[in-house]
Amino acid sequence: MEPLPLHLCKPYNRLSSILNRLYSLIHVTALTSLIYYRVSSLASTPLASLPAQLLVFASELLLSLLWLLTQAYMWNPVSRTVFPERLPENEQNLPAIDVFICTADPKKEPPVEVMNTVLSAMALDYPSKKLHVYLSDDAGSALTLLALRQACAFASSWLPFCRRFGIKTRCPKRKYELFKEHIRIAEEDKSSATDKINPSIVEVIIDKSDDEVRANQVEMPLLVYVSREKRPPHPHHFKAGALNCLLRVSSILSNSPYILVLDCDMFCNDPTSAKQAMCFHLDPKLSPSLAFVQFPQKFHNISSNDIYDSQLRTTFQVRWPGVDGIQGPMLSGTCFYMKREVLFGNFSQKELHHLKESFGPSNELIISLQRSNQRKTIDNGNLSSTLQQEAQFLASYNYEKNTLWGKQARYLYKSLIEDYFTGFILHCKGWKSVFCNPSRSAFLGSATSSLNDTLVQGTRWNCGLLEVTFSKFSPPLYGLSRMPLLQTMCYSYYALQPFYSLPLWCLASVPQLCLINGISLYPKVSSPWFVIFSSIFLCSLLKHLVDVLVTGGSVQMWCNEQRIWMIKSLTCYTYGTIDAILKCFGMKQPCFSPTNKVSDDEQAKLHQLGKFNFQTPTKFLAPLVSLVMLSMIAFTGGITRMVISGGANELLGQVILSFYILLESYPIIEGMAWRKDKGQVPASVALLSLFSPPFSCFWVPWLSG
Ligand SMILES: O=c1ccn([C@@H]2O[C@H](COP(=O)(O)OP(=O)(O)O[C@H]3O[C@H](CO)[C@@H](O)[C@H](O)[C@H]3O)[C@@H](O)[C@H]2O)c(=O)[nH]1
Ligand SMILES: [Mn+2]
Repeated sequence: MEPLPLHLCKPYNRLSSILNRLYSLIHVTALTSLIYYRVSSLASTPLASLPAQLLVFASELLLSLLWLLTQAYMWNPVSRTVFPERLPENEQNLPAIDVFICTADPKKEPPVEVMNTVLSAMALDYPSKKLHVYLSDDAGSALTLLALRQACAFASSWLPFCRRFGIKTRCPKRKYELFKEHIRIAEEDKSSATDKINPSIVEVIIDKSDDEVRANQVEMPLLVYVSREKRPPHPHHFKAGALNCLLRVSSILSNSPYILVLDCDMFCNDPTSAKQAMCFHLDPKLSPSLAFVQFPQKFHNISSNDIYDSQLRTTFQVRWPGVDGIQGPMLSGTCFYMKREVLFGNFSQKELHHLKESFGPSNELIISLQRSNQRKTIDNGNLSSTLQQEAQFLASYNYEKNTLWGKQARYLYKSLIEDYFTGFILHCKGWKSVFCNPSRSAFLGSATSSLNDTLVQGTRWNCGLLEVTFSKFSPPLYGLSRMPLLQTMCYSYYALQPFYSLPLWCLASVPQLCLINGISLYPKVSSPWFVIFSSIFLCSLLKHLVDVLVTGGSVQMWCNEQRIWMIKSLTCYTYGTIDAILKCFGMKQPCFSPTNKVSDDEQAKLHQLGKFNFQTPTKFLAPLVSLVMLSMIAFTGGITRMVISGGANELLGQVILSFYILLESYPIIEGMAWRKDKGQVPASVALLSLFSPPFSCFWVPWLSG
């Protein structure tokens, strides 16, 4: 008899699939007729309004293309169930796992939170002998190292406690408070300045404090602190560099066949995630082609009115289940169980000299490639001096020189979003991934809770996306011959996402400037074409609303998502694009400044209240404020024109568009006009905006008569 399956995969609700496809069909037809209208009316367009017409048409084409690409996500969404209880009864038969946790800045990433993640990983429901936790500290901070030692001491009483009581997330209160207090005191003592030059440090952490517990032989996962050597201006490649360093160091210490990667703020909220992931990795049919099991990123600090869409609903609730029905979800940076072999290749036959080209000069590392995975015997926390030296060598700043690390293999460096790029190349090589989204969140992280953090992060992501798009691995071209068409479409959507900035800038200024000057850009209300245009607009809104409601969202969430999409397109998609172009020409250095994981009281309060916090640089605010003011003027001007000279038939489309922008911009208007707290829009920005490009278009002809 066949053994019972470890997991099941079933398509989403049939009916909704059919309705989705039907909708796509109708929408495509409408878009085609829009294009037909635009092309056929270009010939009769007066010369004066031709540039405006062309700009608007180009925007419509780009929006249509992006819409078309998103349809791939709707084609065949699936959901999966796992049965961890069917895994081998003897837990010692489970494969070993290395957990990689990265931290980079003790100021933005408080050590208490990082230790929370470390502890939660050590407490995974998995045999201790098979679990190895590595913390990479890019700041090389003495404080983090100290905190890790404290965490280890705490773990020796915490782990047995968890096991005994089957605890999921709670803590033994008194000891935990004590542990936090210790770290807090240390925080005050030690300056957390991140030194520029870091030596390489590899330290196996063991608990030397509690003899009593050690006498009781508490079994603990291996815990290792790694701080790689950094020598600015030598590039260290940020998180991807840190992960590659952990790959090397871990391969000579534990060399587990599976790796869980976690951001320092992503704690394990369900200790069973490792076993859930093994339901896929140990399935004999799926396993040979499976690269990684991706869990969604979920967050513990989402406020009831999620104004910045920090939960990334569309990504994790719509797109990942969608692409899971094709070749698998994209690598999402954290919360995934990866097979080591996928990154290292299967080299048992190859020549030593070839391996050194790829992996660098370490013999220990090369030997580990052929050895089945065994934890090195570590005598009371002390590595043998040769092993210690080798580990430090592997973490040295120029180890990767003249090797394939980061260039063609392992975590790739070309892009600031190593996850998207690395995952894309894996999918191109034919590997599969699966999306595991259990009802209890397996991991919880901290989401951005201010406009500034959201936009800074968005700028980095979009710059990273375009770094891939502009490279020879550009998804639309490189992917096409290497993966299914639908999968290519999914990757291409992200590759082109930053270009939303172009149509949004255009549609937020050109129709408004034309409206002020009485130039019509849309069909007359009396024309049947008006129905086509307005139904495309309304149906897009309605479809989005339905999608939000179906995934358990609210009307408010729908508004929030619309608004933040516009805000992001006008700011971080735009700046991400500019950054990527500058980098392309070598005019800008890559910079991955970690997202803030702390928020002050005022920020937390605004976030809780669902109020925008406009404390963000002028470069982000000015475009928003000036475009809102432009729409205000255009709307009033348009209404006046319609009333006085009866231009309603020609201008109604543009009036509606301006009105819609104003409606979505209510929080910005409020921030400019009558808010009196720290998060308001500074008056200086509003003033400055009057002289920004969209306004110059308006003032200059007026001033010059
Ligand atoms: O030089 C660096 C910079 C960052 N990090 C770590 O990388 C992780 C992610 O950084 P974060 O500031 O939290 O960025 P986010 O934008 O929130 O991260 C998302 O985007 C990244 C790609 O830009 C992915 O790597 C992450 O997994 C994904 O959660 C954190 O643990 C950092 O400590 C490093 O280890 N070294
Ligand atoms: Mn993060």
